[in-house]
Amino acid sequence: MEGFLASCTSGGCGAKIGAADLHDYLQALPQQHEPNLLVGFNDADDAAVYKISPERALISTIDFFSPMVDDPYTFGTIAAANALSDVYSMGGQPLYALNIVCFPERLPKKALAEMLSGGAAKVQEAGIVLVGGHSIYDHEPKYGLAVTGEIAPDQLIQNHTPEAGDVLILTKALGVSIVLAAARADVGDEQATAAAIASMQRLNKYAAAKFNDFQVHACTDITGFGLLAHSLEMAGTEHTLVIDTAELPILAKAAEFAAEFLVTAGGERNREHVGNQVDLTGITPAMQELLFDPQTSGGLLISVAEKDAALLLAAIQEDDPVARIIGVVNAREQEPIILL
Ligand SMILES: Nc1ncnc2c1ncn2[C@@H]1O[C@H](COP(=O)(O)OP(=O)(O)OP(=O)(O)O)[C@@H](O)[C@H]1O
Ligand SMILES: [Mg+2]
Repeated sequence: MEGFLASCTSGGCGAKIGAADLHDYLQALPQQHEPNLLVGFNDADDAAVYKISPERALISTIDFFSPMVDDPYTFGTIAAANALSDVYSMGGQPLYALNIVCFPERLPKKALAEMLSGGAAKVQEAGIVLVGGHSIYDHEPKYGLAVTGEIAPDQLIQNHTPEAGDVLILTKALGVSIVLAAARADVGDEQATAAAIASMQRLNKYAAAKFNDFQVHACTDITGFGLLAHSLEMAGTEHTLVIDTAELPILAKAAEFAAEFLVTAGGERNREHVGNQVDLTGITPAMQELLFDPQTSGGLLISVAEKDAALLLAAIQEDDPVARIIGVVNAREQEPIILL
């Protein structure tokens, strides 16, 4: 059988159209005025939010991509975990999901069945139902979910609403694409690859479930644009994120591989997008690569009130011990992001 991964030119969140290009073509779409649309694509947030009653809003999000691993079942679990993540990052609860399937006619149907089983397992772990989908033949396999969730409008957590004085928590380790690039170049490390896969399969449900008792002001999931570009979105125009690079959770071997320039096209796109918005003086080239590395199904970046930070971190670490406090939020200084 032709390898699942070998049939793909690019996989995972690294294949996302760059943030700058996305912004340009979304600008060209007609402006909409719908009072019930609480979050639309103009907000560049993680999901759309549409109010259906004063107490209830639907969260709607869609994500799919090509494989970044060779095993179809594993790919299915990663694609589904990634698709569900945007609901958790908005503070919501998923309700149901639809499968999005593109599959080459030449590949064995067994691989398709395994991919869908992997996705179904994650949907089940999320505690929701799979209600349908759409399937087409395509040159490269692609898989994902369209997920509908819900939230009370006053509980909504956006990606660009941190408050000065907040503390930043990151719930998963960085370096997923770098570790997988090493594996693909046959210079990888088995344990490191397994840890990267386990991280991508991990639902952000468990970390988000801890938000309830604490003042979480902003949250986003770190995906294709990498930590820096997602942090820029969080900083917006009003805040500066101060990130201590020594505190970042990083996958084993990722820094080593980054130092050997096992970088990805997605990472380079992220570097171009961030450009001179962030001063990288004094940051080692390997750390820079980790900051730009596209994360497939990455962790949550959470901006929480300082008084709650230690307790929230401890609660998240009960299930996700890799989570770390990585910085603080200040009122806007000259730069949107300061790297220590
Ligand atoms: N083709 C498109 N048409 C309209 N809106 C789009 C399109 N592609 C992306 N968007 C919107 O742009 C915003 C940012 O999209 P993006 O996919 O980067 O966010 P995301 O879903 O949080 O990413 P990820 O799933 O990797 O976390 C979202 O509001 C999304 O709905
Ligand atoms: Mg997102």
